Amino acid sequence: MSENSKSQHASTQSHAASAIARDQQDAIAHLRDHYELPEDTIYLDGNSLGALPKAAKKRALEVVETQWGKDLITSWNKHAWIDLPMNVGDRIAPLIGAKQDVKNDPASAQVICCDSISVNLFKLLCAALSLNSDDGKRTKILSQCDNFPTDLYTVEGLQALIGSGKCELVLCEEEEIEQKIEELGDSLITVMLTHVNFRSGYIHNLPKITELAHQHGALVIWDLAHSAGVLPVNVDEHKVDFAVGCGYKYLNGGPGAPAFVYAAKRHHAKLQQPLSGWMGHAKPFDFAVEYQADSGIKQFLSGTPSVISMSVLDAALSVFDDVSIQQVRDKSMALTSFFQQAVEDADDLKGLKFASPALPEQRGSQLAYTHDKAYALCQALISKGIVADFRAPDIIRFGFSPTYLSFQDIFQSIETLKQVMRDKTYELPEFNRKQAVT
Ligand SMILES: Cc1ncc(COP(=O)(O)O)c(C=O)c1O
Ligand SMILES: Nc1c(O)cccc1C(=O)C[C@H](N)C(=O)O
Repeated sequence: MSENSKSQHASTQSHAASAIARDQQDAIAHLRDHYELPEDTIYLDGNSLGALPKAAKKRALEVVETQWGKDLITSWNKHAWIDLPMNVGDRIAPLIGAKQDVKNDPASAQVICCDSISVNLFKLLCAALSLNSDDGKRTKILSQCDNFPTDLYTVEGLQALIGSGKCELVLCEEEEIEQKIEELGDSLITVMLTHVNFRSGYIHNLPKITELAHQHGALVIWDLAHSAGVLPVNVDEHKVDFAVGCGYKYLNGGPGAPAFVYAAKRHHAKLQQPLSGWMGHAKPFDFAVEYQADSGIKQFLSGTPSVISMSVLDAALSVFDDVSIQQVRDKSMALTSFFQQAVEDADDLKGLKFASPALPEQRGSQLAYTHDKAYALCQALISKGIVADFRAPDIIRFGFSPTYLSFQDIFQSIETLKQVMRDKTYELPEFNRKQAVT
């Protein structure tokens, strides 16, 4: 064995031992038992679609077979379907640091579960506009160039309705946001940002940006798609105005699970959202001809909630019942660091270029690497049971869901990755045929 092979072997042995030791010390390792995970698969894509909690599967069966199948329409009351948006919002609230107590004080609610992020962002943008255009003096919405596209499309849609003169979209690099807020000052209606970048995992300084925006009289809208359920956000503490987040990523609500909206209580009395529908009415079952918005967070509802999906999300959230979000964050940072170090130490992985912030504190629960065959590499890995994802043009992205991944999973993934890179499995034609969803 050459000196180099010996040192690589020693490094692998050391990572293997470290993975075992870390799993033994992992304070939230037991959460994995909440999930039904496929055998022979290591799932590094929970940042796109979370895995299946056992409680979610059980609830899906119960909702369909018993609640819908047997109790039919009586379930709106009998199984509290009508309260799902508020009750699910109430379970999400502590995960993002929103104080409320729906049971004892419904008016305290600031988080509600409904629709998709895209739809909710549209409502929030209009609400921000209605609150803060300052009689037409404020016209700008600031966002990052590398935002998730739907967030930017939402502004485009609004511009098509009311004219871009009333809501001009200004984009800048993530590192330039603070400077740009200073520059745009009192022309800003709102700063609308995704907290954790969907590709690189870059985390914006939410407390600082929120405070700075407020100093200039602007509101903030945070997209917490890649934050909720995996890192503390503390929306109340930092005086965030509005936020949206995703039910199907780290909250594990299943494909197409409904999203959520946070609107700080202090704004409820004055705001207006445009998708007025009967569920957002102050008294929906009066069936009045004229719309009168609910005075609280319920005004963000439009139509009937997707009961099956929302019930599944409700049950999925039980995973977080006995764990603090800080414990989840601590493990998340340890997982990304372990993966990053193992890649750095492996000669076989020199072809991967690191494309995320260097320090775990500066990034979310994912790591991005560039490779000119990133798509095929990702497909080759999937064929060997390691599920990551590809983001155009050349990124392979690994997501680390702390509630179901172990350090030994990470070690195993790295070993498979080394093998695929060594053997150039990604050159095979079957891994180079693009699919519709990547
Ligand atoms: C940051 C971000 N925002 C929004 C979305 C889309 O949300 P929705 O499909 O709920 O509209 C995604 C991913 O799908 C995302 O990553
Ligand atoms: N929502 C998705 C879907 O319906 C199909 C495929 C992927 C997704 C995603 O969630 C993408 C995701 N937001 C991302 O960060 O890339």
